Amino acid sequence: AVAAGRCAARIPAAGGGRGGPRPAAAPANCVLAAAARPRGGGAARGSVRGATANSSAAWLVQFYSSWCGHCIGYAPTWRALAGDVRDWAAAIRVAALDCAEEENHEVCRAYDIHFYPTFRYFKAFTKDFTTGENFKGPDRELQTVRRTMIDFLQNHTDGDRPPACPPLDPARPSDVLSLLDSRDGRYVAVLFENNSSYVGREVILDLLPYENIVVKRVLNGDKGFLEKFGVSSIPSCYLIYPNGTRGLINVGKPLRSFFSSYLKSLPDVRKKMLSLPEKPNKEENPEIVVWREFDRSKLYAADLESGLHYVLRVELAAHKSLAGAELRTLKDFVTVLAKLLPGRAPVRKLLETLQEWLANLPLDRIPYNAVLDLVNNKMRISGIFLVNHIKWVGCQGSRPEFRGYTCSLWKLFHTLTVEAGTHPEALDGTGLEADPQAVLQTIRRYVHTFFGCKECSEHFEEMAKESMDSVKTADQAILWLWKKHNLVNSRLAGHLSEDPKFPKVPWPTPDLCPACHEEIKGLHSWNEDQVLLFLKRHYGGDNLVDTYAADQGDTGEGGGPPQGREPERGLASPEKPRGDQRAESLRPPRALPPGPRLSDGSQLGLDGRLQSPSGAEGRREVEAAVPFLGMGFSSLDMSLCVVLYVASSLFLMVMYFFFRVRSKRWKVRHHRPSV
Ligand SMILES: Cc1cc2nc3c(=O)[nH]c(=O)nc-3n(C[C@H](O)[C@H](O)[C@H](O)COP(=O)(O)OP(=O)(O)OC[C@H]3O[C@@H](n4cnc5c(N)ncnc54)[C@H](O)[C@@H]3O)c2cc1C
Repeated sequence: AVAAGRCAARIPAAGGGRGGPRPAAAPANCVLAAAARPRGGGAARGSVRGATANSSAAWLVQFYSSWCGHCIGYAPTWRALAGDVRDWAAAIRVAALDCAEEENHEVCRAYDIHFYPTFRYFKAFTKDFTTGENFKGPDRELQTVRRTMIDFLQNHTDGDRPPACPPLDPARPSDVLSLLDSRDGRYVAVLFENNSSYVGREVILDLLPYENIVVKRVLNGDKGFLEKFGVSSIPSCYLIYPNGTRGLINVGKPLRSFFSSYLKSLPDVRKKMLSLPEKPNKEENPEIVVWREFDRSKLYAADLESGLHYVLRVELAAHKSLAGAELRTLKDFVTVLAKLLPGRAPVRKLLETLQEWLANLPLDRIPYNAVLDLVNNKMRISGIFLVNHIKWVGCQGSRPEFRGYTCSLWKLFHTLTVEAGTHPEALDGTGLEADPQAVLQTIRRYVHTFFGCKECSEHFEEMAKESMDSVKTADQAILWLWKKHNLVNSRLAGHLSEDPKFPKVPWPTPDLCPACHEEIKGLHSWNEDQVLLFLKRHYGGDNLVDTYAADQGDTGEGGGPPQGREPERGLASPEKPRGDQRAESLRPPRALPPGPRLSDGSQLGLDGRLQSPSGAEGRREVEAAVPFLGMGFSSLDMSLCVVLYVASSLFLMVMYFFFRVRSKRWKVRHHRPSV
């Protein structure tokens, strides 16, 4: 972090989140303390809002993700930009927010961030909530971004322009001539340049925090005017000293940095004291990363579940509502997951419930909150559960910005293709059973539609277009994904996002699968039959271990161990292979005991609301229906029922005794012998 007073800021995370991807790749270089350090996801939104709302400076915010290789690759450029424009802070500031941090999920959702990195501009003095203006430049090179920052500043109206930002438009020749005679004790620098040049504006902004100097720019339209100042080439800088002497300055090269540094080093030109936010105490957000020992030859349920959590609660949740192709993609992806993903029974039951619900949805648009309610098990259906935080094991990186989500996504995808190859009957009745490409095509559509790394999805789509059609069997699908993953590995070898502890090499490495590797005439070649066998073993349910997953689910909404969860599953010993458990929990889903259905009432409550009206009104009703899902009985409700039950029993007993005593007295009174 860089000292306060610089203009780049990392929007603070809300509270000290643990376990999620961490922002060590934070491309920005200082922490903004102006925004209160919030607690809870909602407050994180407050931090972006708090920073940008009614701010006297404009903002450029990069919403990035610490698992996104392109963001990691871009981090040095962003850091350089932050340093390069730090003197512009009073007019425009740069900041970054890591959407992979759990505590920022909600804010990124509120700001409608679907892909990383996303750049948004926020004008100064914005009052109402705004998601900002997108910057989708043709390139994101430092110079391009710097220039768009200037364009953005010039887009302000006079009324909302940052007060510290001097006029960036060119001065009129008459105004410049009048400057020649002014004596206000300051230097006046006049930059002559052409219409398309940004040098003048950059120098004006560079000198923003300096006192005793004013910088103006003027265009080279009138030749006679230029001659008056002796300007023979542009850009040139004419300097009027406080004592009235003046002339063109001689800098080594007519570049922004030369002009700026010359002017900053003039006698009596000093930096003003800027009251920018204090640097917060590092102790406030300690990042404790605990390394979990793991075996590279195993597949960890914790990785698959954490990846699934991210898919369902973060990546998909970036879409407020889903319709058309997006909704179809979600339905097919959930179907494939529900039918094929091995793992702990509560997770599979959750997926089955979700799949069933989505399959029966009559609407062509749904608010994603409805899906979230089910994923979070707001209805308290017994036996369904998905961990609501991230815990990487086989996908841990040696530094927090490495690996994580994308690693788990690959593992999920490979597991799905392998399971489709080894349990083809699992897809029976879904409409996907007859097509050997079905799982691959579903993965392709997920990546294309929802994967937050846009560049990754474009590369993947290119590979799919090129050869996915050649896949004719389920085994070929397994091998297709393996080959393409290796292509990605070789493309990324040596990239900034490569974890040195997990180098990108052709996989499986000889130590994992010696039989997969051969040499033909001295050249390495793959034995694809062996590779296929290896993949089926490696990504098969028998290789899935619960280590580190066993303690998941002890916190949060819908996170408590579900009532129907088998105790032996939760207590699985470390590294215990799932072979025997699979016999029960990993058998093809069709053979499972009927999954927990939404109780008829709640099914009706949900579907009934989603069925009836259509169009905007229908959607409104659906939105309104969402809280209904949260009306499951909580433990408080249950306690109240018990208290009422006991109270009414007591009341009945009291009434009973009261009338008994009365009737006895009555009998005694009427049978008393008269004297
Ligand atoms: C669909 C997709 C496309 C991507 N495209 C890009 C991109 O264009 N640019 C970019 O920067 N990043 C991209 N990524 C991310 C990148 O591939 C890695 O996921 C990331 O760099 C983390 O790497 P990792 O070391 O965890 O290993 P990963 O490549 O994520 O692999 C995860 C695990 O899978 C196993 N594995 C490795 N290779 C194979 C294989 N060939 N077959 C089966 N299993 C294997 C290993 O156990 C490995 O640890 C993409 C990710 C996905 C899911």
